[in-house]
Amino acid sequence: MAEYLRLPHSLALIRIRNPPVNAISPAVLYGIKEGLQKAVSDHTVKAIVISGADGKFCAGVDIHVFSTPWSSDTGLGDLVDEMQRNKKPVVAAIEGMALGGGLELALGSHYRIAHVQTETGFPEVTLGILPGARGTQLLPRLIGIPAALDLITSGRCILAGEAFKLGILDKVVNSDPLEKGIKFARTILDQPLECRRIMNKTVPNVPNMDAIFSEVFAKVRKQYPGYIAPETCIRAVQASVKHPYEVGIKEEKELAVYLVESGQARALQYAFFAERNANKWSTPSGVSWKTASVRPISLVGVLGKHVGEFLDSPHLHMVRAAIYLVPSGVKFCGKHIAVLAPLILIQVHELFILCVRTGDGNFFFFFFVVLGPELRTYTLSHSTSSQLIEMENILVPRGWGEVVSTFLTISNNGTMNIHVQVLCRHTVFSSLRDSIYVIYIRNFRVSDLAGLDVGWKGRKGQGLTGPALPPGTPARKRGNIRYCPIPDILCESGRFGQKTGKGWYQYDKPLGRIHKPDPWLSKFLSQYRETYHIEPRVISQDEILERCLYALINEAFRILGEGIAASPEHIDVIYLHGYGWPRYRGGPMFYASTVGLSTILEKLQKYYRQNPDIPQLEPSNYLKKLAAHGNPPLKEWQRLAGTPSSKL
Ligand SMILES: CC/C=C\C=C\CC(=O)SCCNC(=O)CCNC(=O)[C@H](O)C(C)(C)COP(=O)(O)OP(=O)(O)OC[C@H]1O[C@@H](n2cnc3c(N)ncnc32)[C@H](O)[C@@H]1OP(=O)(O)O
Repeated sequence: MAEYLRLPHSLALIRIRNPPVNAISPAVLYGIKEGLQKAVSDHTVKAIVISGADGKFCAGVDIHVFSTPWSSDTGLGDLVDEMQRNKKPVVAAIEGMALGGGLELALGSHYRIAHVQTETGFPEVTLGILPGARGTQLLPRLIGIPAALDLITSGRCILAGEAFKLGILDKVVNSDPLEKGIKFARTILDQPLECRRIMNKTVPNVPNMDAIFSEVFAKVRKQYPGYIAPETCIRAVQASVKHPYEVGIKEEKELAVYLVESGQARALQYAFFAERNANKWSTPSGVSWKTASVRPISLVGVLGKHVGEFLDSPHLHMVRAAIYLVPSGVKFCGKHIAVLAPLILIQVHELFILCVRTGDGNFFFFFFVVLGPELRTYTLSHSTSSQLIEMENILVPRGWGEVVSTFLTISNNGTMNIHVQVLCRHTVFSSLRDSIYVIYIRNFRVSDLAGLDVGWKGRKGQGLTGPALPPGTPARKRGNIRYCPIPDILCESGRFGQKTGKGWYQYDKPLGRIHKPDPWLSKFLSQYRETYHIEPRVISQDEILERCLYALINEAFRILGEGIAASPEHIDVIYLHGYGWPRYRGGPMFYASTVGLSTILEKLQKYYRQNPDIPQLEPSNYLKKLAAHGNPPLKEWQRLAGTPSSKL
């Protein structure tokens, strides 16, 4: 899937063709190699131009192949070297994108000419891998260590202008880069190539090299805790400084194989496709983003503590200018609501509820809009392209709580006692081995921020607490079901969360943001245990993990089984984007597939036997059906367990 064309003026063209993004599959790699050989053996060819069909140079190695044995040795690195060593000049004519392996192909070329709108970069780190086809050895030689480290560890993609300034590109053009590349190739037929071979260059020296590496290690550990790829990328770049090229590429390969085979790479690549899958939602009646029409926003309402400041800020203008795509046929005040997955709450600054009314009178509610450093990324963009809202959109049915809050309420109800234990054992918590726990702790922060009285009001309304509760109801039971009255007691003590300066945590002042564990809570819990004759026990980390997570996963299976969520990927995307589920673990559904469905089923059965009054621990029928098939791949779940009638 790479075409070879003999052009006039002693030129040959190799054109990559693999829609939609000209990704490098084994067939593409073979095609480029074959084209190169033809050009080399044809003595009438004096220079070679390489480009991509349909306005896209190449989006890198086909991510699908990372789950196949081919990924450990794609041969792309050898091809890149072969291109560099080629005696005939190779000119890369780049349009659209040159990403990952695509950029490596460009670096293997002797000259790089790109259209001004081209995006280049090494996004591998976001997929849990590294630019393993010479990228970590060539880029530092070309642009120096600091800039190479920045691009490789961040995965940031840059426009041609910036790439030119950094020295990645030789020329940026406004018109057809293939035409320009061909024209240019005719001018360099007899030029010496030695100085154009990046592999022959030494990495530009800087006096404080060790300090640069130490700083970047510290930066990525802080910025991406738990992720193995960023640090491994740095090690690979370090090899370009420590070793000659031939040794450096061997180290790069070893590190690349280590990452490709890691569970984190599998999870991150799963997340890549899950997001694209979730974006393709459609209702049984055929409504989807494809049927979307543009409707102008007529009104924006913002609820939140510092709305005054917000209204004065230039961002409001941005919101006003936004135009939102609404799939025609979706009734936002009727059967459906579009839930824009609540946003990552890692560094919570403020929560706002943003309500937008479109010209035809429909409303959208943005569950939480987090303002602060994330503002630019997560609020409305005034672009008029189809990428109007930089968020993940998941369609869920309208009802009492959408998927996210249903999950949390249910999984919290089932495990509230255990969560509270975790909260009180902060020192233990911080040493826990898996950052998945963090999402549970974050729940307490989020509840404090949103106000504990909100849930309290809801429970009073449902007659679970307050004046409507029948006299004589045991404090820790509602019917046959275990009830945790702790959140109610907190509210009865005036602890409504951040706004009152006290909730699950204590804060520096009412409305203050600095939180710390409150000894009051530990004391209260000892009294609580005494009052209800609860024998204190040490809960193992495994039990904490299993009871917290498996209850949540169980609920996810129930939601799938009832047709409330369209697919396991939809659920995972909500968790990745809404609750800061560590991306390198793929989401609760993916995590379940890695643990094994029968293991989860067995554990739930065990905990349910021990706690028959916690219905959330009772394995869902959907999980049971699937576990009967062993541990089928996630892609097969819906086929095997049967597709329930959709509630969407
Ligand atoms: C041992 C290791 C050796 C070598 C290592 C090499 C590493 C690599 O090259 S890894 C790949 C690096 N490349 C990337 O990470 C690029 C990923 N893709 C993107 O960032 C975007 O898709 C995009 C190319 C910028 C295009 O974005 P957009 O226009 O918004 O469209 P999308 O919906 O995202 O994508 C369209 C369509 O293309 C599929 N796709 C994109 N990239 C790849 C890819 N590299 N491999 C396979 N498929 C790819 C994407 O899934 C979409 O298809 P769907 O069918 O809709 O899923």
